[in-house]
Amino acid sequence: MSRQLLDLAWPVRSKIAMSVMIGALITGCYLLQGVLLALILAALIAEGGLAGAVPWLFGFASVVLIRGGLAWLAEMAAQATALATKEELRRKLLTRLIEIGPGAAARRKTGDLQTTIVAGVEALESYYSRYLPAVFVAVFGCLSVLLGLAFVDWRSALLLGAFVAALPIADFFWLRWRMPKSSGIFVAMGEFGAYLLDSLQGIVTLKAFHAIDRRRAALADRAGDLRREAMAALAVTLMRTGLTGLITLLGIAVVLSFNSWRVAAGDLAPVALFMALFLAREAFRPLERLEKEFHTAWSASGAAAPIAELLAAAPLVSEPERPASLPRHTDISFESVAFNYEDDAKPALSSVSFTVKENEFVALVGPSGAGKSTVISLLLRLFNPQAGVIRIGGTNICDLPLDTLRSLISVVSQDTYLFHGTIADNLRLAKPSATMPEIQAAAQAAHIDAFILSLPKGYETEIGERGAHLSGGQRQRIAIARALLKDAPILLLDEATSSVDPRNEKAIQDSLDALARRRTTLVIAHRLSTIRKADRILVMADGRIVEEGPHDQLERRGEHYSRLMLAQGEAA
Ligand SMILES: Nc1ncnc2c1ncn2[C@@H]1O[C@H](COP(=O)(O)OP(=O)(O)OP(=O)(O)O)[C@@H](O)[C@H]1O
Repeated sequence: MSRQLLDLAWPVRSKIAMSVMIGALITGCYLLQGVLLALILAALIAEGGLAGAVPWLFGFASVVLIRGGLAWLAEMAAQATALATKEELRRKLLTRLIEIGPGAAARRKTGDLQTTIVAGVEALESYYSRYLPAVFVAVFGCLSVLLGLAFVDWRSALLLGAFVAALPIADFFWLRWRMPKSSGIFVAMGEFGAYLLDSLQGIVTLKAFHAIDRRRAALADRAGDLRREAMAALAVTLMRTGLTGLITLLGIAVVLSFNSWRVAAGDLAPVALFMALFLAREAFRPLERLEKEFHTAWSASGAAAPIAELLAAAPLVSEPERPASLPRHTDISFESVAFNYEDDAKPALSSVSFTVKENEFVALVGPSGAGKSTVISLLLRLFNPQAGVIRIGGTNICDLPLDTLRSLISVVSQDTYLFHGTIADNLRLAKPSATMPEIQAAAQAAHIDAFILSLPKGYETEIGERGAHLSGGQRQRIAIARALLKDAPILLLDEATSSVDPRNEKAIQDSLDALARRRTTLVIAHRLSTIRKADRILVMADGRIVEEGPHDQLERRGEHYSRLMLAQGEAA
């Protein structure tokens, strides 16, 4: 039993204790049944008729009824533990995922996270609701049956005890010798899940590149790995069931033969023979139940590590110990900021310094990989810079509570996420209290209102996962409306008009310009035509700011910016 698994059980300990208590009562019933059966048989043989056995028969029937009721209670208790475990673990895991933040979560594969939170938690659920109570009941049950038998005949108890003890010992060595690690199956399951999810999300790209067959073959390989891992475990488990059955039968047969011989020799009363026979059967029953739950424990041991690892994961950014108050203005300044995504990777930003004054409109341009998106990620504090300071209104953003920081900023990114739900729900994400006229005003400003109203259900139209039923341009205009609705004083636009059709581009550009006029705005634009009006343009290359100034000035200088313009002209 691993320490991790026990630690995770702590919140549901009272429910597990309840299951153990009910399990112990059930074992007590079986014990009593064994004794009563022996007494019934002894009475029948001694008196040759039913009369003497009647009280025992009534007793036996009552115990069977009580055991039935207890079995129902045990099932209810197991379900209650299972549900409580799932609820508690998933709540903890999701809270943790939110705490570690999007930066750290993005470093993990979505499919792996899904396997941990869905399949991993399912595996632990049965561990706590069934396996753990079964362990306690096995220990308690075996000991009490052996003790009970010792009162009747200590020799039988001793002999039986040897077989009962042999079972877990044999099991332990067999499993150590043969059993594959359960983490193997979880790794294979995670790989398969991640690959499947990746394939589903990228299905359009796969089709476009005729890569479906290659992907299918790779997916089949991963499914094969998963099947092999599962079969290896199943083979060992099935042989183990045979081993357990052999020891159980052998134990009962030896006790029975030994006692029959003693009865024949006149050393033992027949009633003691019957009791030894029935109690021998009962001594193994809790162990058999434990054996049935073995697979649960094995799966859980593989699931516990990734769950514990996720729960222990340190957030990449933390809340300030002494939070600063809301900055009075929204000047942004980067002071010698340096950042690496990975320790050994090439720096994404090296000594970047710039300022954006309140209500200024500044554009960030540069070739792909220059570090533009990283600037935005750092400003949103998805990561902390390794060196330098980022300030808003003179306050280090590390001193601002994360909610405060993010309430100051609206983002329209390249990768707009729209959730399952209605268009109105997606817009309200920015402002849950928004009224319908407010929502409509934002949609009008983003030039998406007319399109929404042309849909049969208007604002109540459902959009699919990742906005699957909308075009790229429509999605982006909804994202712009969402940002307008948030009405934050800082606006970050990452390629805000990249997928808008030319007919609407000018209109959106005008509304963004109007929006930006009242806000501190930082725009990443790949098409330089869209940022000619910017107050200033920062040109980035290789993680540094290499040029800075208004469009005309930079154009005249004939260096980095002009080269970018030239490249765009050539590309067009
Ligand atoms: N999540 C990440 N993990 C590791 N490296 C990353 C990550 N995101 C970006 N990088 C690296 O950091 C550098 C800067 O990337 P960034 O995305 O900021 O560039 P960019 O100028 O926004 O590029 P683009 O215009 O293509 O979006 C690149 O070398 C990139 O490979």
